[in-house]
Amino acid sequence: MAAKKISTVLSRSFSSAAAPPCFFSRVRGGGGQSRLISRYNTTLAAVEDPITPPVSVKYNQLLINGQFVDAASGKTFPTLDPRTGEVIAHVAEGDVEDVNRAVSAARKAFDEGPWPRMTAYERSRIIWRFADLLEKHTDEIAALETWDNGKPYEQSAKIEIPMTVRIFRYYAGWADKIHGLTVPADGPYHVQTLHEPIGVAGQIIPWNFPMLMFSWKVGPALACGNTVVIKTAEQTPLSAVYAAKLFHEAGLPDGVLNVVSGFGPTAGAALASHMDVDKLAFTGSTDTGKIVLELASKSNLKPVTLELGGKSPFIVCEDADVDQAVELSHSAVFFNQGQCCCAGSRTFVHERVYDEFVEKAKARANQRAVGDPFKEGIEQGPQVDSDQFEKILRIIRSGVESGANLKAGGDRFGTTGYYIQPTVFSDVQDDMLIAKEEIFGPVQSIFKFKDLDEVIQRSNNSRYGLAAGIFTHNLDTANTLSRALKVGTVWINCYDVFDAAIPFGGYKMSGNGREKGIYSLNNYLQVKAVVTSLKNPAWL
Ligand SMILES: NC(=O)c1ccc[n+]([C@@H]2O[C@H](COP(=O)([O-])OP(=O)(O)OC[C@H]3O[C@@H](n4cnc5c(N)ncnc54)[C@H](O)[C@@H]3O)[C@@H](O)[C@H]2O)c1
Repeated sequence: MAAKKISTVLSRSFSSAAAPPCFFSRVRGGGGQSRLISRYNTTLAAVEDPITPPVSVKYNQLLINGQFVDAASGKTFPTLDPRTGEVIAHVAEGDVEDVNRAVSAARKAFDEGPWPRMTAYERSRIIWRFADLLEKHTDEIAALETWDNGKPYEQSAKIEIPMTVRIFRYYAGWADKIHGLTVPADGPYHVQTLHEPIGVAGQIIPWNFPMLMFSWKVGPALACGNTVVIKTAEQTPLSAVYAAKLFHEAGLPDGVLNVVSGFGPTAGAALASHMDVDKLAFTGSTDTGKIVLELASKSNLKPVTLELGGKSPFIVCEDADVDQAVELSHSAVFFNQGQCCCAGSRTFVHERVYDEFVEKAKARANQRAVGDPFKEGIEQGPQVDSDQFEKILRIIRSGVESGANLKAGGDRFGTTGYYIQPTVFSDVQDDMLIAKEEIFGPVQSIFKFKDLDEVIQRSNNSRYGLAAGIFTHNLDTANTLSRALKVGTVWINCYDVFDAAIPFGGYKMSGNGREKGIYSLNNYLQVKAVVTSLKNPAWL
């Protein structure tokens, strides 16, 4: 298939300096929606003529003990371009033996190597130098991310890579501020707590935000003095290995960070069940979360943090400015092709504004700029792979069959690759599959509600509890809802605010533990109590 040069399409380069600090830090002003619509309404770009990505694949091997190596089996697997389904590159396919090699390198680097023995300030400086290098290489990494995943290049380059840099700088700042306490105890004892690294951290990440997930996992683990083996998602192996190479250029000792690409049931399961992995952190589906938890408990009882699925409510109250609510709820569900664990995928709208909201949500979805993610101004690229594409179309069909009102979209977009039309259903009932299943796609489901007690009960009626959005200017309503909702994050008049300092994680089957912020340090530290007997102490 003929590919256009990106330079003919991208009229300006995207500098990380211009990046906003979060996905969506505040509600757009009243004119925001019409500005966006007029900017994008020439699009629905052709997707049959893909743009050549402005990058080539340099690294396609495993990174173990500071060296690029092939898989022990010699096997590779193809990573595919979601715009076309064509092969981008063949990547080393790590499995049990490679995980064993990587864990033993990480073990040695922890037990004998310099990393936990360096001063915390030295560790901090290496992480900081890496963040500088990452920032310098924003364009290449953003292009790899878009090529492998399908997300808009502007989103990769202006939001996600800058956020990744920010996460590493945040944890570089923590490295030399981690310390225990002096604890008063009954009796003649000096009691202190030591906050020690756990050891070898095993980490398994998904494909929806490959670099951000890399930063949420690797940043706190290294800041605390642990060593790491990270398994990337088989759909998106390219960016993490590039970043890990930069980490070594920044001075990271060999064996401290090992990257294994490969599949879940082989490489992922080997990591989760490894006897020499001291801690496991996982992000992905709830079903796989259950598997890795079981593997961890059946092996060495390693502690596990889980960041899993969601079906998050976005609640539009009766006092809402409808234009603003439409815009924010649209971005809450459609951002990243809808492939967000915290997507606001259940839009609850008060009956007083419901009809107007539905018509405007439909219009906004019809205006969404879908097309080649390397094209400027594109809001939505293809879904990550054929499995996700087929699954989403299947769930959309079930929505139609179960009697929800299809207001927009409902089918694939174009004839090539894994693009899906922005889809909106109204009149959705709580017992429909589209209301319960995590769709992980560009599908908005709109529900009508009458009063707060009802919307609280319906919002909480889910096995998930990851996040919620509330749209109101009534302080009492916001306070009532934010305390009643059983979720790990509540965004009030904003959505998807992912500052490095804000903890993120789920209630119920959305997981356990928190990532980002100070809370993530606890995942990677052991607390040791040291009790020393005192002879003739001057005071107790
Ligand atoms: N919470 C999130 O951020 C998130 C991210 C991606 C996918 N999902 C959800 O998961 C669904 C399926 O996506 P998926 O198949 O890529 O997710 P997944 O849970 O299968 O994959 C996530 C990671 O787990 C690994 N994995 C898979 N099986 C494993 C096993 N048996 N042992 C150890 N590791 C294993 C994968 O290789 C990948 O690295 C999506 O439709 C979506 O609902 C959620």
